[in-house]
Amino acid sequence: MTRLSVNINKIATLRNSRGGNNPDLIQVAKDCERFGAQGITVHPRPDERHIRYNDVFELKKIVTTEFNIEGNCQEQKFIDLVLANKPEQVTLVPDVLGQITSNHGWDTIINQHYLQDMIAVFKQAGIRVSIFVDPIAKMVEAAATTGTDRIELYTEAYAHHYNQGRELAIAPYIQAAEVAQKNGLGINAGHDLDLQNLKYFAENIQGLDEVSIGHALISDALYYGLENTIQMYLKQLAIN
Ligand SMILES: CC(=O)[C@@H](O)[C@H](O)COP(=O)(O)O
Ligand SMILES: NCC(=O)COP(=O)(O)O
Repeated sequence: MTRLSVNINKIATLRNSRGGNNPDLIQVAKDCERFGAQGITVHPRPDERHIRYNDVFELKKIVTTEFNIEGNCQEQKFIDLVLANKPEQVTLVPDVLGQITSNHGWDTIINQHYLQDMIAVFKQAGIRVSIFVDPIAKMVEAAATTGTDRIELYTEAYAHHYNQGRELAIAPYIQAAEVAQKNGLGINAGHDLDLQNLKYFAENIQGLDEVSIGHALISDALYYGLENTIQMYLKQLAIN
């Protein structure tokens, strides 16, 4: 069964826009779990545009499902934050400063030794590690040499091309997932997944452990309400 981890970055975006504590990020995280979310994901960025580093410490106290912290391990502050909070999972994303959002996976060939060292640090702390990768077979193959527990397939290209032809859009992801399974890697996925494209993705990717969804889910909640929206996303995943 594929788990749904709700990314609450955009709740923090709304909260920060007025400088107060409305919406209350901690209460929203509790409610997401009460509504059925099987994980909470956050992506603290160096400019703290949405999730603040202090939010992570407060969330750690209340998340009862799985806590997934995403971010760039090339920032020492991120490494320290993760080790201090020991989430169930850390997802390493190769962002560069100033990106509007995450837009590429690791080059696991060039960064093999760096990733081996970084992943060892988090695994030593008892934290499951996932690394963000593009759906490229050789990158997934090389990911297996880094010691990572899982990969997270970057699904923006799938989402972008879904409406032009979903069979073509998903093909590289099916191949990447097959390589991951062959190499004993767990499979996560995320970025731009939504109510229209999620079901097809989940029913075609064998061994999909988790999807982390934020932007579209929070946007949908403006129309359908948060509880109803989480239930709608869970229904899309109920196929396997
Ligand atoms: C890694 C990834 O694709 C997303 O999880 C990312 O966290 C989205 O970040 P923003 O919410 O800042 O766009
Ligand atoms: N890892 C993907 C994630 O957490 C949320 O991405 P998005 O749904 O906000 O695009």
